[in-house]
Amino acid sequence: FLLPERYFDIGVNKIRSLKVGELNFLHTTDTHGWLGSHLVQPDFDADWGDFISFVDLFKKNRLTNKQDLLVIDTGDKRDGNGLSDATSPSGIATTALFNEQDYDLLTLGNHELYNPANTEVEYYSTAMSHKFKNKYVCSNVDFVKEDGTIVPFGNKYLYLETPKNKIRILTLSFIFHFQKANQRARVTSPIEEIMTRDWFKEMLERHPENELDMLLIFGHVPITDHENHELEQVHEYLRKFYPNIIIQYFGGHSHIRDFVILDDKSSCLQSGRYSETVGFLSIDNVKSEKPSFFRRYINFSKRSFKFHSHAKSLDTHKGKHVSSKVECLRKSLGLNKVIGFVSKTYYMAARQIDSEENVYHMLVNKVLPRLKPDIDISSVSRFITINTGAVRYDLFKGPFTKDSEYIVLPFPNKWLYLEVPLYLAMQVEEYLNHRPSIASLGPPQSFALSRPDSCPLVNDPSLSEGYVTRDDFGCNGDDTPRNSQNTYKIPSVVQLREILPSTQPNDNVHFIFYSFVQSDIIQALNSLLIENNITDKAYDATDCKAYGGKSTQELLRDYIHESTEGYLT
Ligand SMILES: Nc1ccn([C@@H]2O[C@H](COP(=O)(O)O)[C@@H](O)[C@H]2O)c(=O)n1
Ligand SMILES: [Zn+2]
Ligand SMILES: [Zn+2]
Repeated sequence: FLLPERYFDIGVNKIRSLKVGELNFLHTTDTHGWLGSHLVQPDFDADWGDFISFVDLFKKNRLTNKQDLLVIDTGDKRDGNGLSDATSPSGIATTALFNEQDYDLLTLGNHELYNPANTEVEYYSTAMSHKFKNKYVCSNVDFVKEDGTIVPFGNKYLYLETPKNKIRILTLSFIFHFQKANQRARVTSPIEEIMTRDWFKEMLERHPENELDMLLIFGHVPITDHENHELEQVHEYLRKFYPNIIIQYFGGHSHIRDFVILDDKSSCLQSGRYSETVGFLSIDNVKSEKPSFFRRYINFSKRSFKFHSHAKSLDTHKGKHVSSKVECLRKSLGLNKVIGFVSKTYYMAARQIDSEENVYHMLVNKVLPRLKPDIDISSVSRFITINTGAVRYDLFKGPFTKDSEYIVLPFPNKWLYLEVPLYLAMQVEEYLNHRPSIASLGPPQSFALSRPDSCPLVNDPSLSEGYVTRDDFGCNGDDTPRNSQNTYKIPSVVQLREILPSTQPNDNVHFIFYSFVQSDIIQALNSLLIENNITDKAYDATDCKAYGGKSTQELLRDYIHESTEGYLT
């Protein structure tokens, strides 16, 4: 008699337990400013103070004197929550709170590199800080100082020995080949960095394989990426120099829970997003020919934290102190201020794109029509195109607060427009969504195509609904079992079309888009010109003009406020 997989090792608490090993890791990634918990999602109700308590209690209650633990983060610490984004520069207050966690290893993500102010904060307040300067690793990014001097963004690599088992570890850290970094940072592709730079050759000489027990590669790179394969390239190259020892990876950026086995002595863990997950990995028999790996995705909830740390209460002195600081910050930024009420939940992926409960459907039909530019548009047809990645979270039923604005639409993207003939404008949406689909336009999870072999359907009235993770070890990785939820493919862009009846195919229309996607729009238009046999015309950045008008974040605020005005008084 075979029990369904979902029941294996679930105790009465309906939480799957952890197998603590010789070497253990707790991993966060893509926290995006979510230090104050998910107020309307009980599955993720722990805040940053609770997480700090959890790690301290885990060390105290779960580890013997033969078990080591390393705590790791892999970047993207702003853009997605009011706590980080309602300050100027963004992340200035959350950086100090985030850094209260005693990480052993940490690095940056692309959201630390979009603008100069964020990059300076990351470099001076974290990479160079007293607490982390010997724990911050970033192998393929350099920092450009105010006087133009170029220096490594933290350590290119680090060697460490675990305190209890004296495991000799060499660590490197990479961000994917990010090409939109501001002028204060230089990013090289991971494989180019290690194949061409002298520091890597010196490192190989200083740390030969026979003097190491394992390599630890952590960074802001998706561990599953069917398009760019950056991590696989790095792995193939590293194995040339380190063929016999463990190479363990921790990834990020694509916002999913994921675990990949690369070979007998190499696995990769990725731990979700938005303080929904703490990834756990343990390795036994580290120094042997047959190491074993165990992974678990811990819900960022008080219930899971208490369960796995074997603690009755999460109230450590430091944890409580950080929780109260987070709460003070929330109050001082006015994030609880109610702007309106949302009558039903609008989903990104759990409803079809044309559903009345789909957030993109609502934005295209109710919010984008409200865009009023600084120019006169009374007699011109227009197309407004937004990249679906600009939306970061489902919009939940209930009070709509200042915080909700940042949670759903955090980016202050400006509107640009091009004048293009109607017949060409009509082809862009289809082009961007299908030929070829551009991962950076869609939400982060588009990097990892969903696995074709999905998990068995779960329908248990006592469980809440949510995403069930499938990875290389199967469907039992989530510590908290969930009921299956449908997920639908999200296109790269969605579009509002306002075409006046008098507009002819060759008449110019206003083609409006975010500054963030300018290069993708130009590339699409120029490819379409060639497909349409027009060879004497090409668009470039000088053709793009400022459209003006409110951001989508402001337009959504106005829409929700106006549609619920009566309820607020
Ligand atoms: N100004 C911006 C910046 C980013 N995006 C979207 O976010 C994606 C990257 O997010 P990660 O958390 O995965 O790093 C990017 O690919 C865009 O889809 C945006 O829309 N506007
Ligand atoms: Zn991210
Ligand atoms: Zn990222």
